[in-house]
Amino acid sequence: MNATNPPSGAGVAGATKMSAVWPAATRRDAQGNISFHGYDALDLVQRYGSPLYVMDTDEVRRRAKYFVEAARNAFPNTTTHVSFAAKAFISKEICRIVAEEGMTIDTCTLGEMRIALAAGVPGRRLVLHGNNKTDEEIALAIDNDFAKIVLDSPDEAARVERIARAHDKRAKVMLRVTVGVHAGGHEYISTAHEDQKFGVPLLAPGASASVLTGEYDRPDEVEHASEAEPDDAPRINSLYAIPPSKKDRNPKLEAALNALADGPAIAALKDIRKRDDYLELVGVHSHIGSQIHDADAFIEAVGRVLLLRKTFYATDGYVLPEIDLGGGYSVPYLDSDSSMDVAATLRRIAKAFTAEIMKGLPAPVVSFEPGRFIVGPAGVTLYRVGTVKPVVLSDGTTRTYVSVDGGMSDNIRPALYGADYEVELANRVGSGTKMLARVVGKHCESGDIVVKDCHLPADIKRGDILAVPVTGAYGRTMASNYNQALRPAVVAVSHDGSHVMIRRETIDDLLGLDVSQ
Ligand SMILES: Cc1ncc(COP(=O)(O)O)c(C=O)c1O
Ligand SMILES: N[C@@H](CCCC[NH3+])C(=O)O
Repeated sequence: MNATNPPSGAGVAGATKMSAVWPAATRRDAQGNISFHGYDALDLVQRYGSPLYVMDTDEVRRRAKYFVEAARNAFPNTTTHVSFAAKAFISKEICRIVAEEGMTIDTCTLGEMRIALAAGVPGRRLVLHGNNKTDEEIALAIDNDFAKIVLDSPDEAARVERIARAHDKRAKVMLRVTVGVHAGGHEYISTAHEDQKFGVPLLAPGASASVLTGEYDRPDEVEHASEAEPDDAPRINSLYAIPPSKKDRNPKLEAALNALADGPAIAALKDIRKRDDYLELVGVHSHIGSQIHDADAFIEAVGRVLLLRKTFYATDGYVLPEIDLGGGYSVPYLDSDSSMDVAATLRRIAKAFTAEIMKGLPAPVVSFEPGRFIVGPAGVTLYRVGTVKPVVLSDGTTRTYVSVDGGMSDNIRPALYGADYEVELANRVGSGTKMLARVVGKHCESGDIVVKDCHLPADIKRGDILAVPVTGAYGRTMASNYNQALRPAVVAVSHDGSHVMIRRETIDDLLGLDVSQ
C-alpha cells in the first residue's frame, strides 16, 4: 500500500480515543489533532484535498466479519448468507474487502453491477435488486449467473423468463414481498408498508394484517380466539401431514395461512413456478426499511415471511429454500444515540423460527443485506472552514454559521431526512467557551446543512478542519454535482497506510460531460 505521512496521533503521548461514533482507530492528540490509524486529518487534507471522505478499511473489514459471524452464530444449524448492500457505498476495493470476509454483494443498477464485477467478484456472489430493472441489467445478471435476481413486481417474472430463455439459462429468482411492517428512521427509508413502490404485498387489498400478528404456538389460547374458529375443511390442505382432530387444529395459524393463500404474493410465487424451465425460485425477500432501532419490527417481519413460506408449502407443496431478511440495522450517529446490539437482534430473529411455524419444513437458508452497518461508522468526512458568520436570533441569542467547502452535494442526508451528526474541530485545540453553531455547506439552498445544532470552539476560523463521523454510508453514493460541485475523493486509511480509493472529480470531468458546441 501507498503509505503517506508517518503515523503520529495514535502513537503520541496523550492521544486519546474518541467516542463510539468514530472508527475505533481514531485518536485525538494533546494538540487537538484528530488522526485515523495515526494519519492526521490535517495532513490528509493537505495531501488529498478537501472536502475529503476518509474510509477506514480496517473498520469495514471488522464490521463485515462481525456481521457474518453474528449471523452464523445466531443460526448454527442452517446456512446463512450476508450480502453487502452496495448502495450504501461502493468501490472495487470495498467490494473485495467484503467478499474476502465472506459476503455476497447486493447491487441494483448497471453501475453497481459493473463495479462489483470489475472488482473481480464473480456473478454467483452477486444479487440484483431494483423496482425498475432494465433489460440490460437483467441480461447482465443472467449472463453472469447471479446468485439471485430479486423480482420486485408480479410482471417481472415474465420479463426475466424471456431474457433467460434468450440466453438459454435458468435464472435464480426471489420474490420481494412487502410484509406490512412499518419501520425505519424516516418515512422515505421505510419500505415494507403497502403504500410505496417496492415488492408485492402479502395480503389481498382490504385484508387485515392483524391476522398475521401474534403467536401461533399456543393452541390452548388460540382455540378460544373467536376470529379464528376453524371451519370443517381447512383449505390449506398440506398444513397438517395427517388431518388432526378438530381440537388439535391451530385455528389462528389456519386463518393466517388462508389469508396469505388469497394474497398477491402467493399468486406471484405460483406464477414464477409456472416458468420453472427458465426461473429457479430460490426464495422470498423482505426488506422493511433502514436505520431501524427496533428489533421487534424485524421479529414481526420474519414471522410473516415464515408464514408465507409455510403457506406456499401448504398450497403448492413447494419448499422455498431461502428467506432473505434484508438490511436496515441501525448505527448510532450521535454520542447520545444508543447502538443496536446486532448479534442479540439476530439471535432474537432466530427465535422467531418457532416450532409451530417451522413444523414439517426444513430450515431455510437465511440471508441478510446490511449496508449502513458495514460502512457507515467507518467513514468520516473532513471539511475546510470558510466563512464564519454570527447571526443574532429572535430570542437575542447568537448562532454562528460556520460554512465549509462541501455540504449537501457530499452529504444529502441532513437535507433529505433531517439527519443529525456530530462534528469536531480536527486540527487544533480550540479556545474560549463553546458557542452555539450550525455547520452549513456552500450551496445555494438554506437547507444545505451539514450539522444543524452543535457547539464549536468560539475561536473557530477560516482554514480550520472539521471532521464529521458516520458518513461512510449513503454519503458518497448519494453525492451530487449540485452547483457543479466536484465530488470529493475517498481516501482509504488502515493500519497499512493511506491511499486514494476513489479520486476527486475535476473540472475536466465536468467539462468533458458537456458536449454541446
Ligand atoms: C433491498 C435493500 N436491501 C438492503 C438495504 C440496506 O439497508 P441498510 O443500509 O439500512 O442496511 C436496502 C436499503 O435500505 C435495501 O433497499
Ligand atoms: N439512503 C438512505 C437509506 C435508504 C436505503 C436504501 N433503501 C439513508 O441515507 O439513510
